[in-house]
Amino acid sequence: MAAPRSNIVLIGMPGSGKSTVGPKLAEQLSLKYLDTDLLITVQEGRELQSIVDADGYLELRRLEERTLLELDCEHHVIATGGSAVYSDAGMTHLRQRAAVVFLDVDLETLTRRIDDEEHRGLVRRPGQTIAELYAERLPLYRRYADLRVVCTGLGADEVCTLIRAGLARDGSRAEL
Ligand SMILES: Nc1ncnc2c1ncn2[C@@H]1O[C@H](COP(=O)(O)OP(=O)(O)O)[C@@H](O)[C@H]1O
Ligand SMILES: O=C(O)C1=C[C@@H](OP(=O)(O)O)[C@@H](O)[C@H](O)C1
Ligand SMILES: [Mg+2]
Repeated sequence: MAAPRSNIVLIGMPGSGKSTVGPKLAEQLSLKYLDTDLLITVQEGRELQSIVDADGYLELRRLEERTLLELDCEHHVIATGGSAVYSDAGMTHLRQRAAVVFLDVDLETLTRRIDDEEHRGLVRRPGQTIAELYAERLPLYRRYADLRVVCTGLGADEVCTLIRAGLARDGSRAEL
């Protein structure tokens, strides 16, 4: 029998607010919360930027995919890293267990929020800009999302409200 989709997974660009909205949403819905970036840093015993610096961005992508595939929780809000959508296997695994919500934030806001791009362990080819990452990833976020929430100009509480309303409209979320 298929696992019940009792989780909510947040996807989106770095700076879109996944790790900010996630804990609030979990509290509001009485769900537990986890952040896959944190799982990776705990398992690896090093920061994401250190992984990229020492072993390259493809290694972080591989570790992220492994972390996604190992997730087998229920009744959680799960904030992923912005690069999670590079793993088709990982996203397929998540979609069997979760409603996937894309936090859609415009490039100008993202650029303003990402004020430490050299230190946050971004998964990108050398020299790739945030604008190029955004263009490359937008189709992937859209592909894997059950729900897209346009967050530009909204505070985290307003984003939570839109997510809850969007999921409530979707009958497949009745398990929550
Ligand atoms: N809705 C929001 N409005 C304003 N600032 C936000 C909002 N969501 C997140 N932020 C800020 O943007 C930055 C990145 O947020 P974060 O939750 O870490 O994003 P992500 O996990 O998607 O990379 C943080 O400084 C956070 O405080
Ligand atoms: O988008 C990316 O390339 C990444 C985003 C980060 O997470 P956030 O999206 O939470 O910032 C983290 O997973 C890693 O540094 C790679
Ligand atoms: Mg985050």
